[in-house]
Order: sequence, then C-alpha cells, then structure tokens
Amino acid sequence: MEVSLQHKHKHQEFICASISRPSSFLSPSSSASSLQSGPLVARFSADSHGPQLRFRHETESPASYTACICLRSAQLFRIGPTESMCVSEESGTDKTSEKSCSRAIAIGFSTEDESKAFHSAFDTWKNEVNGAESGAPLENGSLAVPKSKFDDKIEIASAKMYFHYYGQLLHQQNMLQDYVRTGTYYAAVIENRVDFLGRVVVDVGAGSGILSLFAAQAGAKHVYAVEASEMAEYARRLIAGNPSLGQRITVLKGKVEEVELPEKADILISEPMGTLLVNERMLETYVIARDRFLVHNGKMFPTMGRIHMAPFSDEFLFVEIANKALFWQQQNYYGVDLTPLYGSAFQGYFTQPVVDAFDPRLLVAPAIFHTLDFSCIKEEELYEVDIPLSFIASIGTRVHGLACWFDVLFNGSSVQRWLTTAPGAPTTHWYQLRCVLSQPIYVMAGQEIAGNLRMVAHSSQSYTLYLTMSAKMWGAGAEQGGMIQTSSCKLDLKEPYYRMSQPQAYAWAQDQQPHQMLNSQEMPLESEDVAGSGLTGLSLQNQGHQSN
Ligand SMILES: C[S@@+](CC[C@H](N)C(=O)[O-])C[C@H]1O[C@@H](n2cnc3c(N)ncnc32)[C@H](O)[C@@H]1O
Repeated sequence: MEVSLQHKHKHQEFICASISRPSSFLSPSSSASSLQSGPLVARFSADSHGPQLRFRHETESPASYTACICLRSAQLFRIGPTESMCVSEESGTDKTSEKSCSRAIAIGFSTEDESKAFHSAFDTWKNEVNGAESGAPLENGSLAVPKSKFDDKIEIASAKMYFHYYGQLLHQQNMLQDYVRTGTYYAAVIENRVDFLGRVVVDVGAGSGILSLFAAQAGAKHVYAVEASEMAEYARRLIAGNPSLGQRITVLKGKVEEVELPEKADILISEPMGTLLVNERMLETYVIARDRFLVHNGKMFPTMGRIHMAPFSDEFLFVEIANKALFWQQQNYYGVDLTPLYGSAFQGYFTQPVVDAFDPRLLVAPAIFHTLDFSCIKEEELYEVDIPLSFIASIGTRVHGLACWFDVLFNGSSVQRWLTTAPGAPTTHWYQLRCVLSQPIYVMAGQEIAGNLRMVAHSSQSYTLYLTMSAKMWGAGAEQGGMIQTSSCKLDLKEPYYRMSQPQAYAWAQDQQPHQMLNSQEMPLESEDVAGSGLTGLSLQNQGHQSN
C-alpha cells in the first residue's frame, strides 16, 4: 500500500566521485562493474514515484538518471572512510515470480566529510520514510501502514518495552556476566575456528556485539551485527574500540525481519534463548534470519535446542505459593471481608511459573526432552508447541508439578559443545522453571505419570502454558489404562515468580533415597569445564524481559 512522504525540502543533492556495482552483484554477462565516474549528483527526492535516491552525471538534467534506488528498502553501509555501499531489495521483474533480489551500488566520495554529510542526509530521509511507514502523522493526510513480519505478530507496546530493556547496558552486562553462558559461546566459537575462518557471519540480535567480536577473533571475513535496540550504538562504540576486529564488523541497527544485507552469510550466531528456551519469541527471529540470510547448508550457532522436563515434589514451594493467597482470607480488613476473592487469588498465584535454581533431588522421575532443530524448524511451528508427557515415578510421593530447563548445541565442525541450564549444573541467569499444580497428585514408585504440555505463543513475546498431569492407574485394573487423578493448570510465561533461592539441601525421608535423575545423555559436563564456577549469586531483575 502506498505511503506518502513529504520532506520539508522537495529534494536534496550531493556530489559524489563515482558509483559502481560491486562484483558480487554483477550478472555473469556483465563486463564492467563501473556505472559512472566523474562528478555525479546524488539526489534524494520524494515524488509520485515514492522516496528515491537517484544518481546522474553532473552535466545531465535532473530528470535523467544513471541509477535509481528506492529509499523504502535501502540500507547504507560505510565500507571505508570515503566508500559506502547502498543495498536495496527489488521485486523481481519476472511476472511469474514473486521473488525479490538485493541490488547494491558502491558509492565513492572525494573526502570523508562528503561521505559523512551524505550518510547524515540518508539517515534523515530514511527516518522520514520510516516515520511515514510507521504511521506518524504527516501534513498530507493519513497513511496506510505496511508491516513487517515482526510487527504483524508482536504488540507495539510489548516490542517497545522489550527493545527499551535491551537498549540498556546494565541488562547486557547481566548477560555478559553469566560466565557459563558467555564462556560457552566463546569456547564454541574459538574451538570451531574452522567454521568462522574467512566466512561471512551474521550476529542475530547482536546486543553489545560480543558474539560478533568472538566471530572476528575466530577469523571471520566479515560479520554483520544486527541489533534493533539502542544498544546498536553502544555496539558500534565497543567495536570501534577494538579496531583490529572492528574493521571486519558492520553494525546494522534494525530488526532482523526488516534489514537488508549486501551478501549471504555462511554462518549465523545468536543468543535467542529465553526462559524455557522459547520465552521472548526470539527463536522465530533466529529462524527468519536463517531463511533470509543464510546460504543453503550454512551453519547455525547454536544448531538446536532441547526442552527437558520432569515431575518434581517440593512441599515447601507449594506451601509458599498457597500461603501467598492467605491475605484474602481476612474477614475484617479495615471492616471489609476479603474472602470472596480468596479462590481467585489462590488460582492466580498458580498461574505464575516459578523461576529459581532447585536441587535436582526434587525430581521424582528421569527427565524427558523435546528437540527444536533450528536448522530446519519452520517459524510457524514455534507458534504452538505440543509436548506429550510420560514418566515413571522413581519414588512414592506427592507430585507438585513439572520442572523444566533447556540446553542448546553448538554443532561445530571440530567440537560439539552444549550449553545447559540443568538443575545441578553451574547456575545460569536462566535458572530453571517450574509449573506448580494447585492440586498436587499422589504417585507410587513405578507408577506412570502421563500428561501434556502445550505452549501457545502470544503477541506479548511470550507463551501461555497449558499443563495437564495425571497419575495413571497402577496395579490391579491398570491394563484398562484408567487415570486415578488428573490436575491441570494454565500459566503465563510472561509473568513468572522469580524466587532466587540458592539450591537447598533437602532432608530425605528414610524410605526416599537420593537418586540420580539426570540420565547420562543429559549430564551437563561441557559448560562446566569452560566456565568454571557457577553464578548462583547473579541477580535477575524482575522486569519482564530479563529471561534471556
Ligand atoms: C539475549 S540478547 C543477546 C545479546 C548478545 N548477542 C549477547 O549474546 O550478549 C538478544 C538481543 O537481540 C536483540 N533482538 C531481539 N529481537 C530482535 C530482532 N527481531 N531484530 C534485531 N534484534 C533483536 C535484542 O534487542 C537483544 O539485544
């Protein structure tokens, strides 16, 4: 749909030294990359053809032009002090195909100052296009708004808070200080140098730019660091302050769903994991980056993730949550009877998943896991994830709910490395997550616990969780497959209860021996040997998006 744009000047002109097509964009039949040299006029304008950047020879009339770029999809990269690259997306001219392709023009300037002035004008014109397209009121009337894939599914208010959060250094520091996390990324990159050496890398959601710098340390030919929040500016500064690496890194401020890159990537690196792996819905962004930027069979760091689940028993936690609602049992609160709201308050507290580090001995059955393969999963498959549950209880106890954690694999050519958030492993800033049932169920040792965990994405960048757990009939009559008790709950992953206790030593009843709940496949060895001690003292502020 058309968006009108009314710049305060009708056009703006600059002199540049040359324009040419970069060789990688030339068709095989092209003989020369140069389009024009000699003094050229670059003209920004907004007319009936929309907002455009046109180039013409100084001697030609303003109506004629050598090259024309639509400003709507254009991105400008500085590739040298007096050299820049302008890339735009073009729809295919072939009517039978809806495919679009990228078009690039290298622009030369005589001086650095000319280059700076041009970039500043480009940003101004681009901002005006973006302002118009995001629905900002313009003098010439109301606007139809084309939306990106991100804007289509995420509420504006949620996205605003989300990027505001990540735009602050203190929250990036929180992630950088998770040495299990950052150390494992560092080891995964450096030990798999061969996957980065001489390669083009895209850092998906670059934040401070730390992973881009790791990729450059591993010998990447060029890294495109894409970051939507104001952190992009800090990333630029950090990268400029590390010039030997920084000269191979370009920071692009924008959403992964919207920016254009001048070339395809051989490898993607990203840290898109939220609580329970999927919180924040950034995995979708990672998968979109794969489809937009990665060459066929390119690598992804991380390559896949697994959500691990096991039933747990934790009487202290259950009582703590249930007691929170006791407030509403007061019959004389300044003369008011609060009890009509007790039931709702009680249920309300159980809609909050609990985030903390717990003792793995609280698990009452070996864990199962569900795999999300980032290299092939479709974005839409992340909108709803349905996981059947089946466990065999190791002990007779009261089951209070489902404990969950995740790990991710860096499937490098030299070394396979896992980053785990398992209970009992060095604690990360993700901790673990527990869904607590308001009605616990009783099980005997050897009894099957069946159920289902359904996670449905919502537009506030998180998920609604639907959990059902049932104790299957055991002993006589079990062959009929009946359930003895079933308990269900609905939780909002966006509203967790952050309970930052240290893992506690729990006393075991005489008939309950501590047992090994993690099977050998799940033993979190890798992160331990990289990062050393855990981070149990790490603080995690309760601000809605701290889970990453
Ligand atoms: C968990 S942080 C990781 C930052 C950094 N890569 C690191 O490992 O320290 C995720 C970053 O991705 C950015 N981000 C999330 N969704 C994005 C999107 N759709 N486009 C661009 N950046 C995005 C956030 O602003 C945030 O800075």
